[in-house]
Amino acid sequence: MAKSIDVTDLNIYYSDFLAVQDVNITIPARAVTAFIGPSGCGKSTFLRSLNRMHEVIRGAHVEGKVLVDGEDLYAPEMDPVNVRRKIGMVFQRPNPFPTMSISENVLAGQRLNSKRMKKSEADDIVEQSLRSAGLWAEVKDRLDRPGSGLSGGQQQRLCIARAIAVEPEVLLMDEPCSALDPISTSVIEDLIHELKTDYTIVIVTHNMQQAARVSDQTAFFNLAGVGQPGRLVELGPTEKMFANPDDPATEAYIQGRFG
Ligand SMILES: Nc1ncnc2c1ncn2[C@@H]1O[C@H](COP(=O)(O)OP(=O)(O)OP(=O)(O)O)[C@@H](O)[C@H]1O
Repeated sequence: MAKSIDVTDLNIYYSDFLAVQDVNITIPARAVTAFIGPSGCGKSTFLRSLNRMHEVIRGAHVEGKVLVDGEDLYAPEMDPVNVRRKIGMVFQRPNPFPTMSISENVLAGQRLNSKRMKKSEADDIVEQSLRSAGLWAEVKDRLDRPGSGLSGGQQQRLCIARAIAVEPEVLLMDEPCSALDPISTSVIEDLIHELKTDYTIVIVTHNMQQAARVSDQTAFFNLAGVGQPGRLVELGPTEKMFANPDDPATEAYIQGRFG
């Protein structure tokens, strides 16, 4: 189910503004890859190019190749809606649909795909997804209550359950803990650790300790200068990136000397 991603010579634009330049990276399956770097260097932009969310913005486009297990995401015959189903995303702020119940939230992706299913099948998906997201025990007696009634950390796990209910191949997470308290953050980090046995996970984080704790490889992005596009400076095993990076800018950023 989990798939690897190969990015070649990727340039990412907002109209004619080149936001991210010349990214080459391989993201392995069943591992966590962290994107770190100072504000504005294009981490979120690059993340959104990995499931064709970027082009939702008017004028936004990419050049280059993104292959998922060898399949070109930007090939003309690719349906972007289908791409986004296979490559799920969890955002910074938990965003359950406020008028939907907990179980309806989990099933929202299936309903969007207008998939018809029996009640028993739907119940199984709800239970399985909530179990995988580590939320089942806390919500099993109130599945019909609104998702918005949960705590922030529970809402984020509900969003993770919603993302995995459609059995994606990749899970993209854009600062998934930045709105959460330390305990909820630690629960989500444990969950990321468990999910990587089944999924390819990419996480954008400003939290260096978090990158060090959850990821197997780390990619450091930076701007060459003001008004310049973001670039991938260095990619390596997380332990090496934190202990002994090759690039002085990586070391300076990790040590908190800028950004
Ligand atoms: N919708 C948009 N339209 C035009 N430019 C944008 C848009 N979103 C982002 N940008 C620009 O693209 C560049 C990269 O932004 P992006 O948000 O990807 O960086 P980031 O590294 O994720 O930053 P942060 O860590 O602050 O979230 C920045 O110069 C930003 O101003």
